[in-house]
Amino acid sequence: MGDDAVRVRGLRKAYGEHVALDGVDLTVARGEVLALLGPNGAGKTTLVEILEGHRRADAGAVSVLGFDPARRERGFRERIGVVLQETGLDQEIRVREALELYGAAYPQRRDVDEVLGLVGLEERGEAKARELSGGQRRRLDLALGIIGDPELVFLDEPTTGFDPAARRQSWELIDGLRELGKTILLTTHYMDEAQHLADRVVVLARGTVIANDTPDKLGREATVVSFRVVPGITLPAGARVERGIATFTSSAPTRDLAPLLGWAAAHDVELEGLSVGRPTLEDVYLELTA
Ligand SMILES: Nc1ncnc2c1ncn2[C@@H]1O[C@H](COP(=O)(O)OP(=O)(O)OP(=O)(O)O)[C@@H](O)[C@H]1O
Repeated sequence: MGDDAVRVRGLRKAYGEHVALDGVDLTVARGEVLALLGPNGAGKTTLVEILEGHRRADAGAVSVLGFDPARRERGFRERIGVVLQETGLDQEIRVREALELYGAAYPQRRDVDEVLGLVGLEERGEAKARELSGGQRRRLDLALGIIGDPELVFLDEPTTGFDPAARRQSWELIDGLRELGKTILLTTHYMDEAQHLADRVVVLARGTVIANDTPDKLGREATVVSFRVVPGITLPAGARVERGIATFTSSAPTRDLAPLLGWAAAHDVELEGLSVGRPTLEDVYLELTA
């Protein structure tokens, strides 16, 4: 256990016949920011709800901050923060009041003004929840999730529905939480978000972990080659063609490019738009979950 905030082994959960989690192993070190990715229905919500203590696993070992979350002990609930996409907050409550109210449940709460500053709502303390813009509302949700000074914060799709500027602001906020030493487990559908925020990315598909690595290493194994297709060229096996652009991933790009370049030179053809580069996290993700 020691330095691990989360430790899960052999986790299984079925809804009737449907197996949602099929032997998941997961470790999150203290202070780590982990992004959980996966297509719709992969089991992300089920996994996170088990870690939060909102759902029971059928089998497997789960330890979160040294607790079994299923027991929902007070000492456990006081040390985690959950930021959901929607909180059922009273629309008439004022921002400061909401933070005082939520904070009262925690022995170690942070100072309300400090938290307002942290989420950039220092000017909105006296506003009612219903008077906030969508982005401000999400910042209030984040503030409510951290008012109890939790060690581990769960963030559910923290920037879904945000405009680009609001997303950047949220990223800064989350970076701020990292600097406070918090362990963060976030679910997201945005690859650039995982790339920007996470120390490590875990990809879940059909209830199992299919990748678990740093964002950089996930893309390091392969090279992506693409160019505009010309008549007569023989594409390597596995190449995809979309709107006239051929793309393939290669673990031996020199070997795979040689025949293409040789052919192009012999026929005096320029391969338009030729690019050879590292795959984006999105390329890797699409390939993994295909
Ligand atoms: N309460 C439930 N009863 C029955 N089936 C469920 C229940 N909750 C989830 N499922 C099923 O379990 C699977 C995993 O669902 P889960 O919500 O954990 O996936 P997810 O990765 O969070 O998906 P999304 O990205 O769409 O939120 C899905 O096939 C879903 O239909």
